[in-house]
Amino acid sequence: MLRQIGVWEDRGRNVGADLETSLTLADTAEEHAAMLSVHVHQPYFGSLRVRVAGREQTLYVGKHAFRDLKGPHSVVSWEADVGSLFYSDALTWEARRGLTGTIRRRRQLDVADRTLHRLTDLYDDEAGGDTGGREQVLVRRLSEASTTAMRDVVETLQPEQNGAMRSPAGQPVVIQGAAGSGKTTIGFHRLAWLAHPDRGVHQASPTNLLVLMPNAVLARYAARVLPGLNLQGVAVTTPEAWALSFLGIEKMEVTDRTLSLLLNDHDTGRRKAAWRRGKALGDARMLAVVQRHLAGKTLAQVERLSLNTAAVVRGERRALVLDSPRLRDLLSDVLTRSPLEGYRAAFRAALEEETLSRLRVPDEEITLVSRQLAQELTGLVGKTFAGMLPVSEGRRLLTDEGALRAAAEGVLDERTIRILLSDPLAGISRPRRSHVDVTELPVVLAVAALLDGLGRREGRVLTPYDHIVLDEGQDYAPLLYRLLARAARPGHLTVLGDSSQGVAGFKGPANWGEVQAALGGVDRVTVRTLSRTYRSTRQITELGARIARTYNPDASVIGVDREGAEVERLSGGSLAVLSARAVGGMLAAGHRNIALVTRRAADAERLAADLQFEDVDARPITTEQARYEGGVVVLPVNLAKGLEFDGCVVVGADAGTYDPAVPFESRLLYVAASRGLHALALVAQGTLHPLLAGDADPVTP
Ligand SMILES: Nc1ncnc2c1ncn2[C@@H]1O[C@H](COP(=O)(O)OP(=O)(O)OP(=O)(O)O)[C@@H](O)[C@H]1O
Repeated sequence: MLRQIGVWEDRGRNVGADLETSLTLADTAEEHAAMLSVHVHQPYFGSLRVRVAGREQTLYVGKHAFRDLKGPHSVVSWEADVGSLFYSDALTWEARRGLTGTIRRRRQLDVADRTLHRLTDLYDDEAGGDTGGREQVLVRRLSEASTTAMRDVVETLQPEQNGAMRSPAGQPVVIQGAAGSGKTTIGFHRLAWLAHPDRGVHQASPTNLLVLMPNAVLARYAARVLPGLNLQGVAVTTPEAWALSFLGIEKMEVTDRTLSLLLNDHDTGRRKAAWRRGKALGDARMLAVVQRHLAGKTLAQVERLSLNTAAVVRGERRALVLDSPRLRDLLSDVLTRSPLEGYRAAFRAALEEETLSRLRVPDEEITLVSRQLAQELTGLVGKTFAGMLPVSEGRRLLTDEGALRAAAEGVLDERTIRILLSDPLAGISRPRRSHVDVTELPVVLAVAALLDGLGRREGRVLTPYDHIVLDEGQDYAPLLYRLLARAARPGHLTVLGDSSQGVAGFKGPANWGEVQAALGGVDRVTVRTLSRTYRSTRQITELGARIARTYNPDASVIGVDREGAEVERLSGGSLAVLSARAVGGMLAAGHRNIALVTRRAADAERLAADLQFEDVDARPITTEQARYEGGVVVLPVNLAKGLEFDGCVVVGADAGTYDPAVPFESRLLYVAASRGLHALALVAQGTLHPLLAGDADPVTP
């Protein structure tokens, strides 16, 4: 590798026919050198002894492929098809020309600073097969301290994760897994896999990838894994930020008034009504409702329009009239096709095609005549779609009973229509500045998608994303799924989620079946389940499973059996004093990144202030703008989602804070209690939550 880098860096060798070619050659060579030099310290992490057609050879697997043109050494990259053999449990594969290859040995090589430190056989034909080595390597890795960035797991990817990551490209996939099963990690690795040339027509370009995560703190934390996976320029953001930026309404405030009502209003009737309305707004059928609404409106507008124009063709002036029935036919055709580029662009194209054909324009004059007609056609399209802006049009549909009934007839049942027309949130205040609610955002986005298409906008050009990853998919509306499917290349959507962690049931799907239906049916969408969890010690995983079982009886969580400290339970005293004691214990045990997780942002602010009097310096993270930089932090559970820490202290771990009668609260408690890698403490002012009481002091719920 060093020799190759030397060759690339030698400007004298990279000489072309002229100066410009020489400079380009030298620059490209330098880029190659820079890319490879990162891997010199650890050129590979695994080896495979394989046998094909009676010949044995050893393949080295690394983070970057390398081929020595002058010698026998080569490294295959982990994302390559051959790389998969290192991770899977398969013992044979189909090699070239219909030959069958056999795996003789898989070996993990711990290489650092150009030195081989350890070698562990994972599988060895001669030693009886499976050696149990994969588990040892994994447990060693999991026992390491946490970092302030999501890490890649290229070296220790497990067989089932490898399978999920390599789900056929171009086919939507849902990866279901409990907290800590590596879903988010796998989602990012899947992007690296998609960017590899072995993916052929499905190969993705990193700058054409989009990852949507539930909050900005997590998005920044996770995005730090990208350089290590050799992915530059991937957009990682939240669905709300992405939608606002796409719609060009970044200045608008995003509210979640349904959540405010659910958290603060104890009236069961209103809670139910708010929940149902949230669900109805995100129903996948709303796409058809929006479609019909826009169709009705544009067809009515075109009724009053006609085109009366003329153009010079072959030196003579030719007149043309398109009356409103003809315009109506052209528009109807566009509306029926529902093209991905949007009604507006498609209608414009249809008008142009029609006029050019009616004027009998020869090919060589098309550009010239199009230019003559441009202004008039644009004007006509403008009038057809006059006054249709996504936010206002979406709201009009939802508030004008006549419009909604006309559009929803035959699509939605009467009950759903009534739910949509109700206003259970009337008592929840609205901000003074212009705003849009998360529950209405999918409908607004649907208007935009149908009118003007959805995807990655670069200047005035709209292209589909090469692939979209949606993290925490259990919290997003089926309608959003429909829209994301339109924003990416066909089938290029990966959904990561955990049905046990849904904290926004009023937005999310009831189950993955609903997502499959929204994306085209069970046959088109694979659901893969990751059965093991990796993040936490046995003690922490067991506690999490106990909480999850209360609202999801099918939740079975098998953790990697990694022994850790007992869960610490501290109750009956001041929260700050008890929390300080828990943090002190964790610091003394050598942990560095510790989170105190509270129920609400205000609790976090207060606790951080109180902890100062207990000699603890804990940084509050209470808004999405905050950055997580490690150390001791205090944060509310909604911002802790997806993050992980060496030690986690659940502050306010009692029934008063997380109401056991409300499944939503138990889900939040699960999220809070599943953030620690090595240590977990539960702190309550009074008695601990019934689900969290230790076995020694059982409390009857
Ligand atoms: N194969 C693996 N080897 C080593 N570590 C792994 C592996 N798989 C997962 N992990 C580790 O497990 C932890 C959890 O991973 P990740 O955050 O991706 O899980 P998740 O399923 O998205 O969790 P959550 O639902 O809580 O967001 C991380 O520390 C990750 O590095």
